[in-house]
Amino acid sequence: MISNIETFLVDVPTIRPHKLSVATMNTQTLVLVRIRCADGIEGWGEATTIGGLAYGEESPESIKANIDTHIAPLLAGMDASAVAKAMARVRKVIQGNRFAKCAIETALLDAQGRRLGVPVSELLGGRVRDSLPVAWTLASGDTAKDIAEAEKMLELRRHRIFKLKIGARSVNEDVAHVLAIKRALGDTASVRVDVNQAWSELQAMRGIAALQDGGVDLVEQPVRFDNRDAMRRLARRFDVAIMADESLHGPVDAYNIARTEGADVFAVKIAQSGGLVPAQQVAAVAQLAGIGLYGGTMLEGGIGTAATAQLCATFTDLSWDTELFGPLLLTEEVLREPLVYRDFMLQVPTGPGLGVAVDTDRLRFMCRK
Ligand SMILES: O=C(O)C[C@H]1C=CC(=O)O1
Ligand SMILES: [Mn+2]
Repeated sequence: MISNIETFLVDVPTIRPHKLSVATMNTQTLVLVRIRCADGIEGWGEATTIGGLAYGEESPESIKANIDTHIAPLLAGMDASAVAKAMARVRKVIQGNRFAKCAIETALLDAQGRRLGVPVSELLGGRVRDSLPVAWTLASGDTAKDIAEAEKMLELRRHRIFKLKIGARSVNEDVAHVLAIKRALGDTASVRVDVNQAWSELQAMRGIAALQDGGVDLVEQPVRFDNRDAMRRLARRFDVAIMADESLHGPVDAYNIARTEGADVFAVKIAQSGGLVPAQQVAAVAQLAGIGLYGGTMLEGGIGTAATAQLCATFTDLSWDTELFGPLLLTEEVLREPLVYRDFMLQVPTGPGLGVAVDTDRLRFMCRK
């Protein structure tokens, strides 16, 4: 039985300013959820977003309030081991709030995995891989600093895929910045860009043409999330891969984008999808339509990152890798043992549930009072 649901906000400084077209992050606010069950088992979930309300329509504070006020009372007393039944109730009664739903589903699956002694990947059909290639985002805002950071990551054998955040400056400045980095790194690295919706279709046509010529491998969400026609025209016009991120809010969007050939690659995000199970449906649509898969992040800490890793481990085809580096961007760890990054890969935890243990003493000290 579900006996108690608690939410925590944890403000963690980033290792350096992280500059996106929609926000500059100096801290990240982790939104963590603990579900306690009557059999003594507990599960953890995460609903972290980016930049308050700058990125999505749920803020850390709204997620906490909506779980505490509306979702927790709905689930109290329900059978904790009937995860699908509990989530069906939440999805029927609660509109929107995909991040909140994701944290709840993650915590229930974590608890159920612990109860059955299996990793969450096995509850999702079973893993086909134990490690995942991980991209790093270069977003210091400075070309020379980004090159030095990329070279350090290559030397450490931590990352050889780099995603550059652009869209805040002019198209010409952004293109010059990206191509300088691509030239410096050469063929040792895959260079990709994320525009975070900043371009008009005309700007995108100009920008993408130059980036494609310069050897960039992928362009993420060049135009607004709701300009699906522009995404389709760009995907058709260019050979370079066009990836949908903000325009993908779960399985129905996945279906509609696939049906209209609106992207070459999907950034699969558990929070944006509304949970691990809907994210798996997003991936299934992609695979059926021949769309490539990429394991995306909302720059979560260890819990959300482990959850996405458990899901991505079930993908037979993960041709565009992952960006599950969230914990590495943060100055504080919430796990007792941090996730393991080695040889350009994140090791998918093998223990029951998410396979991670939360450091509750540290959390009590760190969380917003
Ligand atoms: O993809 C996004 O839009 C959000 C996020 C993921 C990596 C990163 O640096 O920012
Ligand atoms: Mn993105």
